[in-house]
Amino acid sequence: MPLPPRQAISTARQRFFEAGTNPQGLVGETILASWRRCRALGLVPDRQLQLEPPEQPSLCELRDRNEALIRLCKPELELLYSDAHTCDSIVILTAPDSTIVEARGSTGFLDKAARVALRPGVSWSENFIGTNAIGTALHERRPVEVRGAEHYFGAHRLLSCSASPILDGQGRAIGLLDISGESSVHHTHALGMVQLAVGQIERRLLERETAGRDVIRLHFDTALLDTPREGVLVFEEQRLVAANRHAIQMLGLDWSELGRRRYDELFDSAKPPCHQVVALRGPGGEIFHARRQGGDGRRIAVTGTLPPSRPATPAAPTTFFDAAQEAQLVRGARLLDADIPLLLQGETGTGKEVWARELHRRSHRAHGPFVAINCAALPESLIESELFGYQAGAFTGARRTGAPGLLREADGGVLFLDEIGDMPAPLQSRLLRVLQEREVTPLGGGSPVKVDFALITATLRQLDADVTAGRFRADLYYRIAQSSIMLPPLRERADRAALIAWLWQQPGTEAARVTLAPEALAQLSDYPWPGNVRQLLGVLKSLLALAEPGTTVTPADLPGFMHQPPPTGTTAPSISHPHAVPRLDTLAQETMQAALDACSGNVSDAARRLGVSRSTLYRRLRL
Ligand SMILES: Nc1ncnc2c1ncn2[C@@H]1O[C@H](COP(=O)(O)OP(=O)(O)OP(=O)(O)O)[C@@H](O)[C@H]1O
Repeated sequence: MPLPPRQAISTARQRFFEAGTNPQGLVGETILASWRRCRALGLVPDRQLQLEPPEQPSLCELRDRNEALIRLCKPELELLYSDAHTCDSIVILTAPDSTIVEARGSTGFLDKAARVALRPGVSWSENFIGTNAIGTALHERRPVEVRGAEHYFGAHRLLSCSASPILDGQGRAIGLLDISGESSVHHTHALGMVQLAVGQIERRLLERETAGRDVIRLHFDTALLDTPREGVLVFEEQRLVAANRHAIQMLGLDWSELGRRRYDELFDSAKPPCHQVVALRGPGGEIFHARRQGGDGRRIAVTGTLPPSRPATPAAPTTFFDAAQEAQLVRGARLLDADIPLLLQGETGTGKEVWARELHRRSHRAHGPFVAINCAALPESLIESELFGYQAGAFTGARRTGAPGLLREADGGVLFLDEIGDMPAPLQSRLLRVLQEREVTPLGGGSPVKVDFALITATLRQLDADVTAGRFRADLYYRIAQSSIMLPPLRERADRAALIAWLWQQPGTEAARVTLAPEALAQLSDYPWPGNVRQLLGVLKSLLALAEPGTTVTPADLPGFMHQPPPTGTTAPSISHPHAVPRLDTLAQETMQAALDACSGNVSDAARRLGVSRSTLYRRLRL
C-alpha cells in the first residue's frame, strides 16, 4: 500500500541522505534528479544557509535591470497578487539567473519567507539553495512544484512552492513566476495558476516576436486554434527559427532544433496559403489543424534551399556559469545589444569562445550568424582575403565568382575575432577602418558594402602591454576594448568544485553510472590546471572512459601528473606574464611537436589527438 505523502517523503529522505540508497517511487523523478545534482555539487542538506547572496545588488538596481520583465508580466502579476493576499501565500517574479526581483502577497507569509531568505535580491539558484521550485524549474526549463521536505535543505521545509520559467521563442528562460505558501496548507491550484499566467505572458512575448513574420499556428483540435493552448511556429524562409512550448511538445521537438529544422522536414506538404485553416501531416504522421499568418514583404516565405553557410541558431546551453558569471553575461549581452565591442581576456582553455557564443545566444542578434575567426590560426597570406573578401580575379587562385569574406558573413549577427593580438599589423589598420566606417571594401576593388555586426574579440595576451611595446595599434585597442571581461584561470575560481561536479554529470558522459569520490573531487579541485577548463574536461572524460560502470573514482585513479607536486611555474602562464616559459611549457612543446610529426603535419589531427584547439597548436608551435 502506498505511504501517505508526508511519510513517503521522510522515508525517501532517510534512504537518500542517511542510508545512501535509492528512494525511487517515494519521491518524484524531478525531485530525485535534483537531489542527486545537489549532492554532486557537495551541498550538505542540514547546513546552516548563508542568507545573503554573494554580491547583493541594490534592489533599485535589480528592478531597473529587470524593468522590461516586470512590465511584461504586470497584468498577470497584479491578478495573482490580489489572490495571494487572501490565500496566505506570495507571488514571486525572478530574473533568469534565479534572483528574486519581486515578492508580494500575504504580509504574514512574506515575513516567514524572508526568514529563509525567500525575498528580493536573493538568488534561489539550485547550485546554492539546493532543490527548490525556482532553481529547479529554471534548471529543467519546465514547471516544477517542490513541497515541504522535498526541498534539499531542512530549513526550507516550511515552504510549498510552484514555479514555471517564462520561455521566449527560442526556449530561453527570460524570467520565472512562482507561488509560495506554507507547506502545511495544500495549495492545490498553485501550479495550474502559475502555468496559466506564464502561458499568457509567453503568448504576449511571442506575439511581439512574430509580428510581420511567417507564422504557422496549429493544434490537433481546431477549437484550440487561436487560444493560449495553440502551437506557434515561426519560419524565416524554410528555417524554423522560433516556437512556443506547445508547438515544441506537439511536434516532439527539442529547443536545440530551432534554427536547424526546415519546414519540409516537419510537414509533408507545401506551406499553406495564408489565413485558411488546413490540415498538415506532422513528422510522426499526426494530423494538425493549421493556419498560416503571412509575413510582410520583407519576410514573406519563399520556398527554396537554404544557403548552407548560414549558421543555425545556437543550441540550448550546455555550459556552466555561477551567479557572478551569470551577472557578467547579462551585462555583456546588454553591452553587445548597444553595439559596444567586448574584449574577453583569459588564459588558454578558460572558455573565451564559450562565453562569446553564450553572449551571442543571449543577445538581440541570436537569430543572426555567429562568425568565429581565429586570427592566430589563419595563415597571414590568407587572412586578408578571408576577412575582407575579394572581387573575381583579384589574385591568382581567387574564385571566379569572388568571395564576400567573413566580415560580411557576420552581417546581422556577431563577429568573434579570437586571438586578436596575433592579427598582423597591416590588417589591424584595415579592420579599424571597417569598424569605424561600418563598411567593407573587397580586395581587388569594387564598391564598399555596408556591414552590421556586433564585435567580440578575445586574447590571452596582455594587449595593453602589446600597445605600449608597439605590437598592437593603440587606436584599434581602444576601439575593441571599450568593455572587457576577464575570465579567471581555473585555479583562481571559487566555483571549481561545483564546475567539476557539473561537468561530471553532463549527459553522454555515463557519469550516472560512475561515482566521483569526495576525496577525488577535492584533489581535482585543488590541482592548478594550467590548461584550465579544457584540460580538466580532458581528464574527466578519460576518468569516465576508464572507469567500470557502477564503480567509484578515487584519488588513486587520478592521472599520474596529479600526484606529483605541480612543476614550478605551472601557474605562470597568466595573462600578466604571457611570455614566461615554464618547464611545463617545454614539455608541452615537445609533446605537441611529437603529435604533429605523428600526424604528418596535419594540425587538425594533431590538435584532436592532444585535446587542444588548433589555435593553441598554431600558437605554441609558432606555425
Ligand atoms: N563555462 C563553461 N561551461 C562548460 N564548459 C566550458 C566552460 N568554459 C569552457 N568550457 C570548455 O572548456 C573548453 C575550452 O573552452 P574555450 O575553447 O572556449 O576556451 P578558450 O579560452 O577560447 O581557449 P583558447 O584560448 O585555447 O582558444 C571547451 O571544451 C569548453 O567546452
